[in-house]
Formats: sequence, C-alpha cells, structure tokens
Amino acid sequence: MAIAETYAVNINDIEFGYPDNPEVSFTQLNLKIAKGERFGLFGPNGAGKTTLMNLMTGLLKVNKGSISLLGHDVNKHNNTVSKLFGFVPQDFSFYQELSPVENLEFFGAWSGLNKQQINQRIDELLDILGLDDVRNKQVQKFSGGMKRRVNLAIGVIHNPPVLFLDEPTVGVDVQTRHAIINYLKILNESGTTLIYTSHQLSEAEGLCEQVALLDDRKIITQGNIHSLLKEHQHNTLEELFIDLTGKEYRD
Ligand SMILES: Nc1ncnc2c1ncn2[C@@H]1O[C@H](COP(=O)(O)OP(=O)(O)OP(=O)(O)O)[C@@H](O)[C@H]1O
Repeated sequence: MAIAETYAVNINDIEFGYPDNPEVSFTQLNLKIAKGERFGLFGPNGAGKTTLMNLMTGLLKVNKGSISLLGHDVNKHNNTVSKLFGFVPQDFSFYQELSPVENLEFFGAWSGLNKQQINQRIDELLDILGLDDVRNKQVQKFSGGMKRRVNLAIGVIHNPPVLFLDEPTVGVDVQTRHAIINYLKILNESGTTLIYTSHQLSEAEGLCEQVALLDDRKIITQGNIHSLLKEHQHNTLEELFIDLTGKEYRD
C-alpha cells in the first residue's frame, strides 16, 4: 500500500548559486513543510526568500540535493508538479492589456482546465475577490489592490493543493489586505497548503502557524510561531526577527 505523502515540500541538503553571482549561495539547506500548513518564510532584503521560492517551484534548479513537492521531485516531474502548485509572484504576472476574464481564460487553459471549469472558476473567483464589476475592463487601468487580487486569482485558478505567495499584499490598502488574508485562510481551511513570504510581520502573525527565518541564505530558526516566541521570550514576530537578524542593513 502506498504511504500518503506527509510533506507539501521536502528540501534535502540543497546547494544553489547564481552562475553570475557565486558569492550568493545556499549550502546544505534543509526544510520540511507539512501538508495543510500555513507556512511563512521571512528574512531581511536579500536573505534569499524569492530565490528559495523559485527553487521550490522548479523555476530555478538546485546544483545538489533535491526538492520534492507532495512527493514529486520538482526538477524531474515537471508536468505532474506544475498541476500541484500555484504561484502568486511578487511582480504582476498577467497581461495588462487584457481584462480579468481574458487573463483567467488564458491561464486557466494553460493549467489544463476545460472551458466549463474555467468559466465556473472565473465566476467564483471574481465574486470572492470583489472583481465582478470590472470583469471585462482592461487590467492596466486598475488600482494596485485590484491588480494584486487579479494576480492572486490567476495563481489559484486551477485549485492547486499547494500555493506559493511571494509578498502577496505589498502596496495594498487595509481593505484589500484583509480580503486577501481572509481568502487565504478559507483556502487553507479547505486543505490548501500556504507557503508565503512577506515583510509585513504583523500580518504574517495573523496568518502563519509555522515560520522559518532566513538570513544570508541560511535558515537561522524555524518552528511553530507561538513556541518560538515563548522560547525567545518575545511578544511579536517583529521583536523575534530583530533579535535574531540584528539591525544592520543587508543591502
Ligand atoms: N537572477 C539573479 N542573479 C544573480 N543574483 C541574484 C538574482 N536574483 C537574486 N540574486 C541575489 O540573490 C540574493 C537573494 O535575493 P532574493 O531576491 O532571493 O532575496 P529576498 O530575500 O527575496 O529579498 P527581498 O526581501 O528584497 O525580496 C540577493 O543578494 C540578490 O542580489
């Protein structure tokens, strides 16, 4: 009998360096993220959060070691793996000249959904994310908050079991922040594993159960957020972050 995979992500002893920037490298990095978790990856600018996320989704390839997503090696099973995750990147990943509907039709088809599934998901997502009234308007005319919501809708169009989010609320107002975080919690309650980075540590405290702090391409601590705060005798994630990463600029 097959054993059900426990980990959404399992990073084993990886090494990675950008060919044109060899002093920036990951060595012997290990990390396990259990299925169903709300996981936050935090660290100063340049710590390596985006790089690690790009490695976890197979956009970048490790030099040594392995990364598996729900038991599948991200560098070996691309077709299977691409259906297992959604990615909401820091930069907007849609066509500005198209409407939300046209963007979602394009990305829905790209993820292998049929026309009926796409139409159903478009109606659901535009309603949940408050974009129904502007469904046929060009995205380039949208506010920053509306564009962030379109970016999120694209990342979840195919109902992925694992969702990566790289600073999904950067530059948005309080209303959009609440809408996005609440939607992420609903997704998680229905079983989606969330893997999220942000510099908004108070927002992160309300969302994440498990966290890892990254500094200088190394994981300096990881665990349950409440246990870490207790262990280090801090009240907030920001206090813990400053305590463990210091106050000096990194860039
Ligand atoms: N394509 C690239 N080529 C070479 N070096 C890169 C590349 N992308 C990032 N780096 C370097 O890798 C390091 C980690 O960058 P990364 O963007 O992963 O950090 P981050 O923790 O996400 O930072 P931020 O919080 O500013 O988004 C930085 O020193 C950066 O300059």
